[in-house]
Amino acid sequence: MEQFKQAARILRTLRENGFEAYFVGGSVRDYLLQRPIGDIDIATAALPEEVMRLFPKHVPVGLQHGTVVVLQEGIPYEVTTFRTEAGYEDFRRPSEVVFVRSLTEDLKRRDFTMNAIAMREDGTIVDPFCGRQALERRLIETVGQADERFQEDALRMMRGIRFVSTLDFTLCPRTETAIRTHRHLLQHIAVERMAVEFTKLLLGPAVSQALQLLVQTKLHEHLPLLEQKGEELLEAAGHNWAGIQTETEAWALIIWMAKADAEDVCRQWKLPNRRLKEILEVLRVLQQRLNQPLSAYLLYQAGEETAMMAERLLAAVKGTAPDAESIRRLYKQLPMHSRQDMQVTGRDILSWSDKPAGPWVADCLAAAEREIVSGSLVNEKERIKGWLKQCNLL
Ligand SMILES: Nc1ccn([C@@H]2O[C@H](COP(=O)(O)OP(=O)(O)OP(=O)(O)O)[C@@H](O)[C@H]2O)c(=O)n1
Ligand SMILES: [Mg+2]
Repeated sequence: MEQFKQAARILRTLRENGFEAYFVGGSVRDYLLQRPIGDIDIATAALPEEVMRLFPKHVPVGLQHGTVVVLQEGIPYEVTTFRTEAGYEDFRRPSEVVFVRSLTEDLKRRDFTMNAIAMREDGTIVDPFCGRQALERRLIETVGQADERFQEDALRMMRGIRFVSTLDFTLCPRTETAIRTHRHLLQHIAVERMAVEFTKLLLGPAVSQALQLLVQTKLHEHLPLLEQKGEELLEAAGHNWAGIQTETEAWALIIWMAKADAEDVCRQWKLPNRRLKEILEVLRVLQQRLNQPLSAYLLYQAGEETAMMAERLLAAVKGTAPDAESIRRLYKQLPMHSRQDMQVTGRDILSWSDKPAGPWVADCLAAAEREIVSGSLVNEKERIKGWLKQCNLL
């Protein structure tokens, strides 16, 4: 409630100036579920110009949609004028919004009843679509006709299944049927928006149910590179995802299970390059770990964090318990953690030999590095020199 108290000042200012204003959306839902709340969204009868006039510290981020970001003590709040959406085009978010002065009109065009609850600053609730009842029953049901809601914004179908995963709720049968019927509309949705929902889905506590639902509703037929992976997704649903912690692990696991190409997946889903790099790295370590125990050298190369991620993936794939503690211990005990820790440089090696500079220097460094990390060579200048000589590498 502490977060709402801060934001309540915005509601009060609006109300004192004659405009209705409420907390709405995910923060109210999560508050009622006693879950940690994310961003606080505010809906008001005030028009964007009126909001901007009342709050000098603002950012006009989405004026065409009626949204003004109001900054208060450095925290941004999205303040959106009550609106209903007219002129839907291409089953995406509307190109045109119509501002209305009634809260109910606004709530009526929201996706699910649990997301269509409004709260005043004193904690009283306005809930014309019985969202609280849905929360009690742990049910995801659309506001009004599911067909209309999904035609307005087809991403809502993904959101529905994402909430199954993150909240461990059930889709009400009408909503599930409507997803099956309208699944093809997903093709109109920008892949970036789908990726946001899919990532949240993969990281939710009920990811197995959600993956099964994706296949049952055939919504997976419209997910890039997973269109024909129903069997694999169902198999993935059978694994234990409980240990999976990061976005990289989640994507790596689904790519692994779908026997898909990581680069293709990241390109088609427009995931950032940084993510692809991490996925490739963690899959490489996983591949090795499937056949061999974690060696000091593999741990050194991978780094602690990647090795940890691979360990959790291995646990999910094999159904074993991840052993974070021994990895942490092994990592601490490594004789060195990076090239910088090595007691010789390329310059040293050159000075010990008559040979001209060339790729052989890097080979020497790499060979000594592997030997040190594996514990068979002490990381001291003279020892390293002796070892290189002994191996005829100088
Ligand atoms: N396609 C969408 C997206 C959002 N909303 C409405 O806008 C609110 C805020 O949207 P958003 O922040 O994207 O989702 P949340 O429901 O808040 O979920 P999260 O907790 O993940 O932010 C939702 O609760 C819902 O009322 C909607 O009706 N249709
Ligand atoms: Mg939100």
